[in-house]
Order: sequence, then C-alpha cells, then structure tokens
Amino acid sequence: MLFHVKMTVILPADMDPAVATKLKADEKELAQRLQREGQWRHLWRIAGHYANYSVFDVPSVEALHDTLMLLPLFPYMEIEIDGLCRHPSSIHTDDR
Ligand SMILES: O=C(O)C[C@H]1C=CC(=O)O1
Repeated sequence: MLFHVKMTVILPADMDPAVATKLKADEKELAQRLQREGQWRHLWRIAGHYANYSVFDVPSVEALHDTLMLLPLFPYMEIEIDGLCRHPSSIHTDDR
C-alpha cells in the first residue's frame, strides 16, 4: 500500500543542540535504511520548510504507523497522511 506522508519537524527552541544533532543523525540513518529496503520510496524536502513529502510503500496502515513511530524525530513531528491508489488516467502500469 502506498501512502503520501507530510512530516513537519518542530524542535523545541530550547533543545540542546547536541541532542538535536544526534536525533537528526539517527533519523538520517534509519531513513536511509528504510529507503534502501524499499519502504520509504520518496523523500523530498519542501522548499523553505523543515518538512518533507514522502511516499511509503508498506503492507498496511498499521505497518505505516509502526514505521513512523520508530523515527527518532517522531515526537517532534506533525504528520499528515493520505492513502494513494492508482489513477485511472495514469500511464504508469508498474506501480501499485
Ligand atoms: O528532515 C526531515 O524532513 C525529517 C526527517 C526525515 C528524514 C530525515 O532524515 O529527517
């Protein structure tokens, strides 16, 4: 199942910079692993914002929820999710 996910990161203004740096490094490591494994299909920065648009390919809504909760920055994110399905006018036949 494909999901379009918008993640907006809001770090507390008084967060220790060293803690923020570690969280971002851990997040990057997991994000890159999930991309290599194929669950995190797309990851795009939203220009001008500490936010991204992502596409996840996971077996279920529960799997998406569990994956997002693993993200080190999850406690500092606002997340919006839309389920995706094929558009009847799409010319791409190689996707689900
Ligand atoms: O930077 C972000 O958008 C938040 C998060 C998503 C992937 C990652 O490495 O950090």
